[in-house]
Amino acid sequence: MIAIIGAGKMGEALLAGMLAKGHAPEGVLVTEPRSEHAAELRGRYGVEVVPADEAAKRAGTLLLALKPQDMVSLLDDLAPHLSPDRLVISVAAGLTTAVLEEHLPAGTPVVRAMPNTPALMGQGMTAVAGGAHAGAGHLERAEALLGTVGEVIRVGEQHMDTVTAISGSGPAYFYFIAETMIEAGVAMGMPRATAQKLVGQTITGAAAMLNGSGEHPVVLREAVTSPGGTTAAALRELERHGVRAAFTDAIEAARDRSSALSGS
Ligand SMILES: NC(=O)C1=CN([C@@H]2O[C@H](COP(=O)(O)OP(=O)(O)OC[C@H]3O[C@@H](n4cnc5c(N)ncnc54)[C@H](O)[C@@H]3O)[C@@H](O)[C@H]2O)C=CC1
Ligand SMILES: O=C(O)[C@@H]1CCC=N1
Repeated sequence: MIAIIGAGKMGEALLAGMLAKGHAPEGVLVTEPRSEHAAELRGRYGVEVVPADEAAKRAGTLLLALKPQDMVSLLDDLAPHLSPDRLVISVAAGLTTAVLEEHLPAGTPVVRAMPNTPALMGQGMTAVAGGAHAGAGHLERAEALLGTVGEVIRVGEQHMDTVTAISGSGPAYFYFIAETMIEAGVAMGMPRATAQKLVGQTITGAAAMLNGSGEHPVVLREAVTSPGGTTAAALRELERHGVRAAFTDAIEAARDRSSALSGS
């Protein structure tokens, strides 16, 4: 039995993605304190919504998807109901396995995972890192679970704040670019639906080229950039406005915020 504790944006994306990939709703418990949302989850997915202590008693794997700031008090509540035969997977940004372990019974296997919301469409990207008591079998269980909703890679825990800044937050950067491109099209008189279609499929196509061709993005970009053409004119403006530096600073800010959350 798997328990998803906290079915907000990320927890619900994982829940929906898992069920869409064939997980039986009878094998999933959900804990969600917002009662209206809990009722929606029951109706939408047919899962049982139970209090956290009941989820802790009944589930072999607990997937914690609360805000980092709420996590420690939840762990302190759950700890009396847990034992080291359970696997705890946390998707919270910033919280290290060492911090989580401090609030769990001694010896509890903990896997820190960083998924992203495209898990909802089975297109997630998750990185996992094991804590002090997580053996190969625990990591494999976490990978199998999160692998139902997309790709999974294993990283050293020292990279998790960077993962968070790149692929955890990453979808938001692409939505930001998409929104900007759509608005540019609309400003030039294009119907919004047309602009959205052009942008959405262009992102899908560019991602397919990046993942399928094995080429470095610079090579792919050069192939689009005809001498004296439109792309060169656009890229010159992006460089003039410091977009490359802005992205680098943005990703560093996200990484730093992730590492600061550990102390909050
Ligand atoms: N939103 C995203 O794209 C991603 C989020 N995360 C992580 O997922 C976690 C949740 O983030 P979001 O889903 O964005 O936030 P959210 O605010 O949408 O979800 C948090 C959920 O936890 C519930 N909750 C609060 N206290 C609780 C308790 N004591 N017991 C059980 N549930 C409780 C809330 O009612 C809410 O539904 C965070 O730790 C975040 O770092 C990780 C990867 C990506
Ligand atoms: O914004 C956040 O803090 C979370 C973690 C990664 C994506 N969303």
